[in-house]
Amino acid sequence: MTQAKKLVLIGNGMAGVRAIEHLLKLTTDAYEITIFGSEPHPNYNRIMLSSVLEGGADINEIVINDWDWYKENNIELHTGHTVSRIDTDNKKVTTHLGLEAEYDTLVIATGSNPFMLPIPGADKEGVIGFRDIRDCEIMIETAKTYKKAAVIGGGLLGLEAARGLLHLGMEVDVIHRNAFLMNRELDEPASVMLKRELEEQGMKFLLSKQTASVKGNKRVTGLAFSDGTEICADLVVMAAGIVPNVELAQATGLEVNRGIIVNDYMQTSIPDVYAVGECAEHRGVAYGLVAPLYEQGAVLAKHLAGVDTDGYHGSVTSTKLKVSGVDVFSAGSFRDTPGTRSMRIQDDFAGTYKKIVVKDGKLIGAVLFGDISDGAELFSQIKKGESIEGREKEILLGFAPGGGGAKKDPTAHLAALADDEIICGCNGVSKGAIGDAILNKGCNTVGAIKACTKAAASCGGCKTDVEGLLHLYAGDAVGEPVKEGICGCTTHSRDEIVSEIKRMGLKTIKEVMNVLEWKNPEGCSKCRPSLNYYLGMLFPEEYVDEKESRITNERYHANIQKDGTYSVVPRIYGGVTSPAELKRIADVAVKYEVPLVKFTGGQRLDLLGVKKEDLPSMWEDLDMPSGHAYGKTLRTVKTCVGNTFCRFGTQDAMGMGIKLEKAFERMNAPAKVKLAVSGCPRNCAEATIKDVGLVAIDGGWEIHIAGNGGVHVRATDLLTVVKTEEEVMEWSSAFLQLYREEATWNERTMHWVERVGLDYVKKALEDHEVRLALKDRLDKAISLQEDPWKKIIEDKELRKNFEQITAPQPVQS
Ligand SMILES: Cc1cc2nc3c(=O)[nH]c(=O)nc-3n(C[C@H](O)[C@H](O)[C@H](O)COP(=O)(O)OP(=O)(O)OC[C@H]3O[C@@H](n4cnc5c(N)ncnc54)[C@H](O)[C@@H]3O)c2cc1C
Ligand SMILES: NC(=O)c1ccc[n+]([C@@H]2O[C@H](COP(=O)([O-])OP(=O)(O)OC[C@H]3O[C@@H](n4cnc5c(N)ncnc54)[C@H](O)[C@@H]3O)[C@@H](O)[C@H]2O)c1
Ligand code: SF4
Ligand code: FES
Repeated sequence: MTQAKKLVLIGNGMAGVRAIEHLLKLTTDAYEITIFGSEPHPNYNRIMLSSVLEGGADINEIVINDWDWYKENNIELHTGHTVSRIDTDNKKVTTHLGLEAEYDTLVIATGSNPFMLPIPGADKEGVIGFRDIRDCEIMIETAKTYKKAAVIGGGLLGLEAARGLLHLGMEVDVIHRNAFLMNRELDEPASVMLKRELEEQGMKFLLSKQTASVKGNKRVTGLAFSDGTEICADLVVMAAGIVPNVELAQATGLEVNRGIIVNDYMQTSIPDVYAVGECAEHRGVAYGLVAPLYEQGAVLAKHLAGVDTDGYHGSVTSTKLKVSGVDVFSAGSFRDTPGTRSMRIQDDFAGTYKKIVVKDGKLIGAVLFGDISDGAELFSQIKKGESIEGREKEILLGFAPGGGGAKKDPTAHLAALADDEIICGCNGVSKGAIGDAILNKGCNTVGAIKACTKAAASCGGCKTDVEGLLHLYAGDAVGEPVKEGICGCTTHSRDEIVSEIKRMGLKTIKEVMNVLEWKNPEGCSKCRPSLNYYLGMLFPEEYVDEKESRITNERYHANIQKDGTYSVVPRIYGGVTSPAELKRIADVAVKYEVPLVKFTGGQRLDLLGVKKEDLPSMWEDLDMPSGHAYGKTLRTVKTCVGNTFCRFGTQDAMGMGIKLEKAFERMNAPAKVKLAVSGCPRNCAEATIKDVGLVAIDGGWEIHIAGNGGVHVRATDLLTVVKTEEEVMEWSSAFLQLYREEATWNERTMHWVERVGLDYVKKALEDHEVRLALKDRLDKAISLQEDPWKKIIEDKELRKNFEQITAPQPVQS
């Protein structure tokens, strides 16, 4: 038996560890592997940092290989160790903490560093890059106390950082040197459309601006530009490009240009030393996207395992901006240069744009905005490099949204792809591999395909195509329903989980996770609160709410604000109060030195800036029920004065609103629920943008449902028209209980109704007996709920604990 060779990997990041994963698939005993990583974390998905910032993922969810993976594969991992010296004569590496390791084979995968502009003041506190978990944490922390952020660089990274900071509640200026955003990936029309879209999301842009210096004393207070103008900023994120991390290689004497120079087998200029990832330069190119780096990793693994390989020949790349609500795709060479011809369609009404670029009869580049569903096919065509002569128009129009030959079957283009076509660029997963997972390995959800092949597990850009393949293979051939796991911890859908809980009578979160074989036994911030909700909804009498599985605001029964203080909103039924109640609120505000008292959009009084330790005493002094302004519960019932005072009013809007609010207060729901009651069709209470909105008419009430006044405004659908207040209570209760029982956790009524269809809801509620049964179940569930403020005031232990808690561990809502 030959002895295993010692392989040392420097850099515990995406490219290096991916190469090791490949290697382990080819051979498990050829190497003894040691990995050094500067960061204190196991291997994680850097791409997903943008989603973490935008609130779409939790830090724990982005780990690719957890601590156990290293153990299971006999890999010695040293996190928090930066290799500071490579001795190629004695084949040994040394870390900054003095740890040494010998190697037979060395792989350098040190990635890149953010390019920090070398301008005066760039070293001030509050000036950061956006590269790792630490940067992400700093942004999240900063947003709690500071308001204004500036992002330098309007490329992919800058825009994703800016979107994340907006999500964290900061005002964001993006400073871009060029006149057009994403100038490296987009042409001018697409860039203009992108800017318009992002401005609507709240981003501000300063284009064609050169930053001259960072202002402030110890901490940044602003930026000064070369044209003499200035802006204020409490946080500056530099996203002006990256620089391959080659210092160590340079000091070792390796041949280095922009990156560490490697050949087609990722070999550097010194024997037995390899480089892979962003730190490597192959044929003059140092890549900054994972797809090519994973291709490099696969070649390196084969070479190290002694498996035949053609080597790495370079990559054509494609990119997709990961900003929710904005679809942008770009691939290949999209600029008009001598020798190229291009075609484009722009539809300003639909907000879509498509450009294709052709050279020597071949498709060499494409840009898509607004509808990127053709991205995979265009990219595949670019990579194939076949002639498209005579088919240019077909390619431009054939898949264009609403274009001449509009796509008829969304899976047709996938069916036409060869098996070795790559569907998931990030993870190098081919159509054939996904087909195999669906047809031969029983994967019938996107979640299962993700777990089995890694397709769609990184940027998510290929998810539509993965879903398409699922329809293509499973939809027709196997006939399995297309469902997705509720989070990365499970492949079970919401409906499967709920029906298994019912069928097997599972009574705790732990039980559900064990029985349904959760991959992560602790669960995550998505599944824990949702299981807590489902169990509470199904077994209102027996289930004991798991406080630790609730989102932060629900654990503290107050809304945590960006500066770490809380807001207190007492319940004011129907928005109708009295001088005595107002006086009490005012006295409490004075006693606890509340810095701001504000009327909310739902006609409530919000006491803002309250210290956590003051909360229980304030609630006690207020002696009013919680307004539940923080939870996935009934929030408010907004009312107009109705016929009590208004000459147009036909019904008692205030009385009806108060009745509804008293009936539904403390109602837990999949998401927050807002109601409104207007006394006549003039609709002063804006009832038609609420989850349930009542509009009085002559002799009765219109009951409207599934409206929303938030980011995505949606007018309600008319559910029914009734005559009496009793009927209003019956229909509203039945609708809300149906929603409670059938919606997915975190799904607002508008999304639920859009998903299941208005006709379904109407049909489900048409029977009087069914409505009464639903109403009974809702009344029962609500009757078991106590007022949370009262409970804490009355329970000494709870109160003590509450006051002792120092640092909440937030679970994202
Ligand atoms: C926020 C963000 C979003 C992104 N989104 C996308 C996207 O959507 N699509 C896409 O294709 N790409 C995206 N990228 C780029 C992608 O993440 C990188 O291309 C990829 O991570 C590079 O992998 P790597 O292994 O070369 O480097 P890294 O993942 O950076 O890994 C290098 C590791 O080596 C460690 N290290 C460095 N020097 C040493 C040393 N001397 N000793 C020990 N350890 C060391 C570093 O700390 C780091 O952990 C994104 C990048 C960021 C920052
Ligand atoms: N969705 C994705 O695929 C994605 C997301 C994030 C990051 N990334 C990758 O991460 C890497 C880093 O991203 P990036 O956006 O920083 O790099 P980049 O080089 O793609 O873009 C940097 C941008 O900053 C601008 N810029 C440069 N100097 C400037 C200055 N002084 N003032 C203002 N603007 C300036 C440039 O014009 C350029 O458009 C890239 O390789 C990128 O591809 C990819
Ligand atoms: S909705 Fe009608 S009843 Fe209510 S305040 Fe407006 S006009 Fe008056
Ligand atoms: S292309 Fe990024 S996850 Fe598939």
